[in-house]
Amino acid sequence: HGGGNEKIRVFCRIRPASRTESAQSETVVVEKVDEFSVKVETSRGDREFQFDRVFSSEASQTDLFLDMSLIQSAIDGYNVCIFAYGQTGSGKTFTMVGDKDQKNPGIMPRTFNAIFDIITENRNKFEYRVSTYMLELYNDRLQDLLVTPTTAAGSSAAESQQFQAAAHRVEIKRNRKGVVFAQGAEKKDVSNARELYALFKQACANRHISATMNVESSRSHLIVGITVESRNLTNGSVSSGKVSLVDLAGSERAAKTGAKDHQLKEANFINKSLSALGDVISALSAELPHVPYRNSKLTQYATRVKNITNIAQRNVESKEIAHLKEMIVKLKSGQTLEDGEDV
Ligand SMILES: Nc1ncnc2c1ncn2[C@@H]1O[C@H](COP(=O)(O)OP(=O)(O)OP(=O)(O)O)[C@@H](O)[C@H]1O
Repeated sequence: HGGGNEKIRVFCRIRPASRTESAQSETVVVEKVDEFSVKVETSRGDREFQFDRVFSSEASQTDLFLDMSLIQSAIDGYNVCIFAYGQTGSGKTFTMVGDKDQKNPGIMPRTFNAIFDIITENRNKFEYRVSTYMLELYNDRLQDLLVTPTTAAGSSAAESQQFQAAAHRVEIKRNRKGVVFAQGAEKKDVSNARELYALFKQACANRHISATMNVESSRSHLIVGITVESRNLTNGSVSSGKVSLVDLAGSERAAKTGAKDHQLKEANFINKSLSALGDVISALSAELPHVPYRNSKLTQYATRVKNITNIAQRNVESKEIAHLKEMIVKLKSGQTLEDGEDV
């Protein structure tokens, strides 16, 4: 994001063992060493990884969000993106969205509240306009989640969905300032956190979910964009910032899922886009002159020209990104990951 010193921060969250895992007496192979490192038991011995911050399995959703002081930056006119990456079942949706009954809301609903809390605090000094769009990237196609598919009489659900997808074509474009935006996406103005959450619920109901491997598993990338425009009431200056919240699809390998046909196609698209994301991060870290962000819609969405320059200048190099890339390359080539390598 544009504010602060660091352009990319990587946090690691360890999720608690599930009831099934505990019942089967599976051992936990990952351990938080300190605030910045984790130790993973692998067949080749212990390996340590460094992060900008490590959260143990006891960390609450509140602990996690407190460390994300990024929302103020978006309101101050910066572009902020928070995304969760990890294998299926590693806790991405729990972290980004929260649990089903929202007893433990995640980063997305907390962000909705935080935006409007900050706005309320500053309403004597600024006038704000908040708008949102919500998309899913499924099999390399962008679907507008704020457009509810309705089944026309005499046509199958799939046919009418195709028809509507054509009518609401969303394309990734870049404006003159190098800011990426989703052209054609339905953008809705919202005036409070409740309205934003209601739209989010509607968007979630429109998502693709495949039931094979893991009922909870989301087979598509979910992208929530929130734009905050503000006008300073004293001097009239206007600024615009954006928060993008992304819940990526799981990075499991196709072989393990026992997936067939369309599920295999899904897995390939998911791995392809995640692998493109890995390539982009790796090119940024290595300061390569060419950053291949055009290789997938996901990375086209996630990258801004300005950020590329900033990041290259800062020579961001981190072990965990190299590791992420290594894992993605392995997944892509169909190799089996060793125990503990999924982190
Ligand atoms: N920190 C946590 N505390 C308690 N439960 C958690 C935590 N993280 C994950 N879980 C639980 O673990 C299960 C899997 O998590 P989740 O669905 O978030 O994984 P995911 O990475 O989004 O998977 P997928 O890629 O398949 O969508 C869920 O039942 C979730 O509620």
